[in-house]
Amino acid sequence: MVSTDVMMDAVESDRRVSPLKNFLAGGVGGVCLLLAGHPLDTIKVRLQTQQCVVYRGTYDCLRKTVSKEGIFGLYKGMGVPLAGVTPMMALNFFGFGLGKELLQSDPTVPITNTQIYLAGMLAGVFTTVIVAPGERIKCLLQIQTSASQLKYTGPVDCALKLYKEQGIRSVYKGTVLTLIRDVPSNGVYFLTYEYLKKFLTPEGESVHHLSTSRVLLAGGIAGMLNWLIALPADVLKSNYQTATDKRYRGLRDVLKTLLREEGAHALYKGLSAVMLRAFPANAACFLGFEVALKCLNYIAPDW
Ligand SMILES: CC(=O)O[C@H](CC(=O)[O-])C[N+](C)(C)C
Repeated sequence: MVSTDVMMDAVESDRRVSPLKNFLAGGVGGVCLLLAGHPLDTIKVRLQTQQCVVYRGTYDCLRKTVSKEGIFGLYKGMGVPLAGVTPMMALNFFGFGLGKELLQSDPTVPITNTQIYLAGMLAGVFTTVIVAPGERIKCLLQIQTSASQLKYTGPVDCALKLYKEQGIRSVYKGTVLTLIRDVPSNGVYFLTYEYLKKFLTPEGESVHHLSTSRVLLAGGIAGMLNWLIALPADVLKSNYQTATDKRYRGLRDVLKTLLREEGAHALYKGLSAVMLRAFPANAACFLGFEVALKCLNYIAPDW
């Protein structure tokens, strides 16, 4: 079992983490997040965007996808996140670190929960530049269920077709909904993680020496709370980004149409798939981040 305690105490302190280390360790966290979470993300998007009842729930969608398309059906659309999630999470942890620096003028005074929340929100703004087009392409690829419906052969083909057909606006379709989804939830994400880390640290011990299982627990719960806040906007975003241009007259129309056609519970479509994915994916992400940070501190303590 990997332990986050394995590196020397000497490299641990409360001094600020350099932006470069946050960026690199965040990238490692992103890779871990993707490997642990993508199969359930595919199920989530399929459940959220089905126009008639094809899948009765998470397990039904998993079973049908694997029997029709094989295990790789669950990894459809992974090209974009693979290229996008590493810089996205790198930017996320970088933005969070930067936000903390900007808000906490005196590093010797403990950072407040409000400052942590605002720093997390700032990181959510940073990541939208990458997340909005990435999600547009990923969702379009994920809803292609059979070879006969294949409009796009892969992420690059999809990006090029969107750009050729309607320009950069089409590639960035859904940016406002991505901001609505990610800015407040990202604040909750980091606030929960930091709060739980402190809460789970035994008295008299340092938060930097938290056991692997506690880092996993804090990260997993942070991921679940993040999604509890983000899911309604995520449902609207996935529907908007995968719809033909004529289906909705604007963002408000996405909400009105969804409420009219499917009722309020549609805003929490795919909840069990989301929660099933959120815990392991984000537990893996934060553990990857913490281990990478310790390695970087060990290799280059003075950076
Ligand atoms: C909404 C979202 O994408 O959440 C990210 C983690 C995940 O489960 O994919 C985390 N966050 C955007 C908060 C960095």
